[in-house]
Order: sequence, then structure tokens, then C-alpha cells
Amino acid sequence: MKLLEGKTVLVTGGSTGIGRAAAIGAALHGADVAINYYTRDEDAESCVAEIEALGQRGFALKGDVALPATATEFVAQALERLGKVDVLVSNAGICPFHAFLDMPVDVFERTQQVNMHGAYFMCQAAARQMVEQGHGGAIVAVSSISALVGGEFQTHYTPTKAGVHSLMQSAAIALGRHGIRCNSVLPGTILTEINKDDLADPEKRKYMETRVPLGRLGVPEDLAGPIVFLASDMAAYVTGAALLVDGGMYVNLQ
Ligand SMILES: NC(=O)C1=CN([C@@H]2O[C@H](COP(=O)(O)OP(=O)(O)OC[C@H]3O[C@@H](n4cnc5c(N)ncnc54)[C@H](O)[C@@H]3O)[C@@H](O)[C@H]2O)C=CC1
Ligand SMILES: C[C@H](O)[C@@H]1OC(=O)[C@H](O)[C@@H]1O
Repeated sequence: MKLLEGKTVLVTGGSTGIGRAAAIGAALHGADVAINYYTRDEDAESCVAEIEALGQRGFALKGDVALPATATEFVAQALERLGKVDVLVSNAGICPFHAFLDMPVDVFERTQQVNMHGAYFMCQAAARQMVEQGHGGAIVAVSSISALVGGEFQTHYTPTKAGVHSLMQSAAIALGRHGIRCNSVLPGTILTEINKDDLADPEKRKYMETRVPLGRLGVPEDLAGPIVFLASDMAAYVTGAALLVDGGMYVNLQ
């Protein structure tokens, strides 16, 4: 069964990793898909090629989510090229691992701007369009297990993920009357570009694997099903919710 037949889905940071898996997952479920991305044109082009190979329409638009204008332009282009906006997957994010005591101000500020401001502007722009269309919609934000637990080298990052989680809760209230549902997924440790260097240390990787009751780290495709589900009408009465997708890592105390 295709869960997103006839829908138009927008994905930020859709060229690699979790965003790409969500974009392809949405296309597999019958959606036309627009992706935003920031670097590496070839990754974005190959993602669009995969979407089109599945028989769906797709396009990629380069832009920095930290800037409000990127959000308005992304939504405007989606409207012009795909006709409407039904779903936003707010996924773009960075995690430049760094110690707390000597955190450079620019690394701290950029992490807030991309992860938190970016999610806010994108969700607001998509929601404005959904309200204008008048037939509801769904927003799925990629938060993190890090919204709930800390990380020594993520003191600038974890508050942004708690912020995204909180944004979905408040937006669910603000947008419920318009039939727009807002939920978040909370991935555990998923093997992507964002943690390639951090997990290059075999000891660290082994340790992270042992934390997961299901016995392995995640792959981007592990997020596709939960994101498609929350975006779809199967989740018609789900809003303000947060879904851990972590192989059980969060509950693994001992
Ligand atoms: N990989 C993991 O273990 C986890 C990742 N996440 C979150 O998942 C999201 C996606 O990350 P991954 O797929 O893991 O890594 P990734 O590095 O493969 O993907 C990040 C995506 O965001 C885009 N991006 C980065 N800065 C941007 C900007 N300023 N404007 C527009 N796009 C920008 C990149 O181009 C890329 O497409 C992030 O929000 C991250 O915080 C959450 C929990 C765990
Ligand atoms: C980038 C990290 O590996 C990843 O980011 C998160 O949000 C997870 O908590 C992991 O630490």
C-alpha cells in the first residue's frame, strides 16, 4: 500500500543521509518530492534522479536553511513546480563535535542557526502555505535522542534538538485548528556523514553499538518508515508526538 499517493513532500537536507532516505521513501510511497540541500550538487542531482526513476516528480533547490529567505523560496518553488505543499520533513542539521570549555562562538552560533532557526523558518513557511491551501498537512521534524540525553562534545547541539522537539509540540497546538499535524522523530545513532569522523574511532563505534539492544547502529533507511508513517493519513490522529527510532538505545540503562 502506498501511503503518500498524490502528496507533495518537501525535505530539507535531502541530498544525503536521513533526509535522502526520507525523500526516496516518500517517492516510493507515491509522493512528488522537493529537496533542499546546501553542498555537493551531485548528491542532490542523484537523489532527484532516484525520485524520478520511481515515476515521481522531483527537484532540488540549493540554499542555507539558516536564512529565512531560503524557506520562502523553497516553498514558492515547490508550489510553482509541484503545485502544492502537503508535507514538510524538516531534517537539515549539523553536529560539529567540540568540547564545551573552549567552544568557539562561531561554531555555537552556526549550530543554533542551522538546526534551530532553520527548522523554525522552514516549518513556518510550509505551514503558511498549508493554511493558505486550506486542506491541512503534516510536518515531521528530525530531532534526536539527543533531545532527551546529553553528549560531552555536543553541548551546542543537544539544545537545538530539544528545541526542535519543543517546536513540534508548540506548532502542533498552533496549527491543529488548521488540520496540520506536527510530530518529531528522535533518531539514535545512525551511520551518516554527520558522524563519520566521530565513529571512525573503532573503540567509540564498538561502544555505541553495545549501547543498542537491537545490536547494531542505525542506517538512514531505518528512518524512512517512521517518517512516511507520521506524514501519512495512517497517523491522522497523531500530533505533538515524538517517536524514538534508536534500536532501544534510550531505554538501555543496564
Ligand atoms: N546521524 C545521526 O546519528 C543522527 C542525526 N540526526 C539528525 O538528522 C538530520 C540529518 O543528518 P544526517 O542525515 O545524519 O547527516 P548528513 O550530514 O548526511 O545530512 C545533513 C543534511 O543537511 C544538509 N545541511 C547541512 N547544513 C545545511 C544548511 N545550512 N542548509 C541546508 N541544508 C543543510 C546537508 O546538505 C545534508 O543534506 C540532522 O538534523 C541531524 O541532527 C539526529 C539524530 C541522530
Ligand atoms: C551526530 C551524532 O552521531 C548523533 O547525533 C545525534 O543527534 C545522536 O544523538 C548522535 O549522537
